[in-house]
Amino acid sequence: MDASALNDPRLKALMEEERTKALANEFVAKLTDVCWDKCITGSIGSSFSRSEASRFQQAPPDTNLEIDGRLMVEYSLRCDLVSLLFTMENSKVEAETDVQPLERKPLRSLAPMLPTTFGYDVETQSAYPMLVFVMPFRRCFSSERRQQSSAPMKMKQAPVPLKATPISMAFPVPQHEHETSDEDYEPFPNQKKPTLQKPPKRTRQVGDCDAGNIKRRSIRRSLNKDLVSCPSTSEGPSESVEVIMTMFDSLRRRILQLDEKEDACRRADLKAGTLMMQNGLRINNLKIIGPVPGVEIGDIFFFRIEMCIVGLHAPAMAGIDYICAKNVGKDETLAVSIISSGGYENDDDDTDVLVYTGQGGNSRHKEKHDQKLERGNLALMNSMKKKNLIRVVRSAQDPFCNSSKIYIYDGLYKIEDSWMDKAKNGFSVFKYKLRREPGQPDGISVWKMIEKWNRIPQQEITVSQKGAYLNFEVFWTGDRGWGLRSWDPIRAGAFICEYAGHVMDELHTNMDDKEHEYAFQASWFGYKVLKWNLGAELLEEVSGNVTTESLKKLPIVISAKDSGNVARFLNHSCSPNLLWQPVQYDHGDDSYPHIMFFAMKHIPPMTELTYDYGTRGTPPGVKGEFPNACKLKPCLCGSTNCRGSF
Ligand SMILES: C[S@@+](CC[C@H](N)C(=O)[O-])C[C@H]1O[C@@H](n2cnc3c(N)ncnc32)[C@H](O)[C@@H]1O
Repeated sequence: MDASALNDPRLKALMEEERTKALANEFVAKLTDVCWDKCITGSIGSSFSRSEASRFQQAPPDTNLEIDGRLMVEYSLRCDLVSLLFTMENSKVEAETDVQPLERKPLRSLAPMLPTTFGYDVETQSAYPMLVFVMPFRRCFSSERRQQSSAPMKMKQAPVPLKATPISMAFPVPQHEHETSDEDYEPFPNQKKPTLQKPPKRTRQVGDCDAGNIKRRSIRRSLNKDLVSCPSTSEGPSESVEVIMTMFDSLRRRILQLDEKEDACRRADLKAGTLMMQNGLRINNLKIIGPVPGVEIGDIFFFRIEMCIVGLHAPAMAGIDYICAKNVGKDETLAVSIISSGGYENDDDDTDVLVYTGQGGNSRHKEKHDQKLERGNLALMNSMKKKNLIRVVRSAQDPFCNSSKIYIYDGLYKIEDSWMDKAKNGFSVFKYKLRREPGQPDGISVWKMIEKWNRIPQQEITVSQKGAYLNFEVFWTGDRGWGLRSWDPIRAGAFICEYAGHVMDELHTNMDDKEHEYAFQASWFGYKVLKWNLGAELLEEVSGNVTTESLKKLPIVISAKDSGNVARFLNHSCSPNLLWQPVQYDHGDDSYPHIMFFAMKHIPPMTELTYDYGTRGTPPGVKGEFPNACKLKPCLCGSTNCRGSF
């Protein structure tokens, strides 16, 4: 480049602007790092504008900052330890046009500041975060990526939790291989299947793990039939889906824990699903054309068997679900749903159109051949002629595990064309072009957006036992102020975050309104939490459930008014997707548990994260006045079973 070009005022201005933005982003990332977990403020793609950036750049430490007079950040710097105290007015920071996304970094989360008598030093908490003995869901990287990472995974050895459910057991890295087509999907991997070629006998290698070579036992489990019942239709379709999915997940988690303990063979999802199917614990089991009651567009499933249980897609293996003519006394076989499992999918950006390949011919276990106009293929052809609606489930890569998929219900489609095509292996296959029925929400575009965002190279997240692994966003909800959501899909049971703040005694009665607004009160669990933990009892184990009586022993109040983490932005909902659990670690005093949030159900990306605040009055079953009961507030959660106040 010509050296004189460097003096060009336009280039200078541009460089200055870039420098300002970079500095601002670095500064905000630093604050975010320490104080807001992996929290990204604003809406997608937004960051801080140039004018905001220069204010950040110029502001000296120990000062108050205002962004457009609405967002106020108060901070102080002590050596390299940054502590942030912030208040946010409930108004929107509007996204501006000249924006640039914030850099993402692996971040720590904050813990509650417990009274120092319990040995917790508030001053040091940022520098040496204490360990939570609840293992969050681990990101699972391909071996290739693991090798690329120069830094070894550092996982500190943690003592066994005293009270906490060992959540780590709930999310092992899935054992099954990458699903390439529906017919390759193996719901029962232990079942012997004919193979074309016997794989060569593998000789033992140095470094082979002994555990991997042990043939695991298959343990038969049974359900306590007195305790289980299918949700009744009076509960409403969404409630029924929630109840049955909660039952599945509580069983799956419990079976997984038992299998780990007893070194039994895995696939707890299939074991839980099979147990439920055998006991008639499934809903919407009559095949219907059109929507399935209680299943919404955008709902996600981490296990295919879940779609059988809720009646969205009955076959555990096949990609096409259809009503067989001979079973219903009609003259035609008709399709009801398809699962597009990635390998078959069109790759363009038009989310309204799907090109789907028919079934058959490509099984791993049989000789390959041309597809035939029978079963699912015939059903799709008939549905096209009749212009019938077909439910479409699409799959996406699980961002936390390279070898797993997530299934997203994407609404109703119609087939508008079909033809024969040649597959890569040279055999003929059926192709169907489906188009989304107009007037429905699009369940998949948010995934496309997130997929692109996930392609941005990220630093591998050495997940500390306490660190946040989700990409949180604080966003403006409108009528309920700021709220919290995640850019990542969340699996039921996953650890979300801890409620950080100042721990107060229950007898601390001088809370002002602002303090109440950001106070977590462990007053009651709600019956949903009891159901969430029901797995042990369902499996004929001794009851170990929490009762409302034990709540009296939880006098904990955590105030996040002056300092806290992302949990302070969790709004209330009468139909929440999170629940909290008291988890004990570090000081051995039952009365001061840490409050951890877990996902109560699978949560699609960009869905607001909420929990049930309770009535904030006297919890059910507890007699007398509750010291910190505050005035009820009108609830704007908008759920169908909203109680009206919280
Ligand atoms: C812990 S804060 C949650 C974050 C808060 N929205 C904000 O902007 O900082 C609790 C406050 O949020 C508001 N809020 C939360 N859930 C609500 C709901 N379902 N309906 C109405 N307001 C709600 C109430 O003002 C409540 O006191």
